Amino acid sequence: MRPFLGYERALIVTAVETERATVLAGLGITDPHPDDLEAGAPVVVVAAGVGPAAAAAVTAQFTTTAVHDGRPFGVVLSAGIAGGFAGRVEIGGLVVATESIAADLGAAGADGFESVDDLGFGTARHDADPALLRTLRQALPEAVGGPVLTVSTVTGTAETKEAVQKRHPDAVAEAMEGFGVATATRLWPGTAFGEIRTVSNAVGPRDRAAWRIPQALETLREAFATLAGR
Ligand SMILES: O=C(O)c1cccc(C(=O)CC[C@H]2O[C@@H](n3cnc4c(=O)[nH]cnc43)[C@H](O)[C@@H]2O)c1
Repeated sequence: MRPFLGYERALIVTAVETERATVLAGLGITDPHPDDLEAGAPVVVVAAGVGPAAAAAVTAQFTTTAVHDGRPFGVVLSAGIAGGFAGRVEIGGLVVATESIAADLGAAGADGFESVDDLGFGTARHDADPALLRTLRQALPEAVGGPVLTVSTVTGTAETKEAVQKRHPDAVAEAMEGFGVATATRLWPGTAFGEIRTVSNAVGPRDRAAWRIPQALETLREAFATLAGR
């Protein structure tokens, strides 16, 4: 395989195995091995589990192993399905994150929600690497660009959606892993981080019958096929 997006080595972190298999299919990798990481494969795709903690733990494990093996990743991507904010992105649409924001990392009280930035305890935001972002936007012109939220609890009512959108009016989508992947990637300065999402449902009141997971997975497969130049 040629360098992926111009990087000699890439790590792609999904939440679940279905997303991993979809990304691999898009990339045209038909025979991934369990030891791809140790073997120094140019592109490693891992299903880390759902949520920012699992995403951060596995990303830290993989990036650290790669550095210690002398074959660091040049780029780490968080990829998978997401909820889209209506009016910003369609169901089945593609999103490239300009930043990944931990939307529920902070403190809630009588005066409302304060992020860790407000509290002075660090940051709840990680920008996508600017050069990587340019490459992704150029390769995927159909993608909607904007902040992607990372939540530990899926936003499931009209009220919570309104509250989240009030705090993050520019957000285009929400998922559960991007900020965790970004946090771990930042352990290794010089490694580019980005997040790519495809929309399976609208953020808001829970309606499982309205999920379009196959459609979102097909968009994910197509996006990675394009990125691999296939
Ligand atoms: O039970 C529900 O109502 C519900 C609604 C949306 C998603 C879920 C999941 O358990 C999927 C979590 C999984 O997929 C990503 N994802 C997809 N849609 C969303 C969303 O609207 N908000 C947050 N995460 C979403 C997420 O990254 C996880 O990997 C359940």
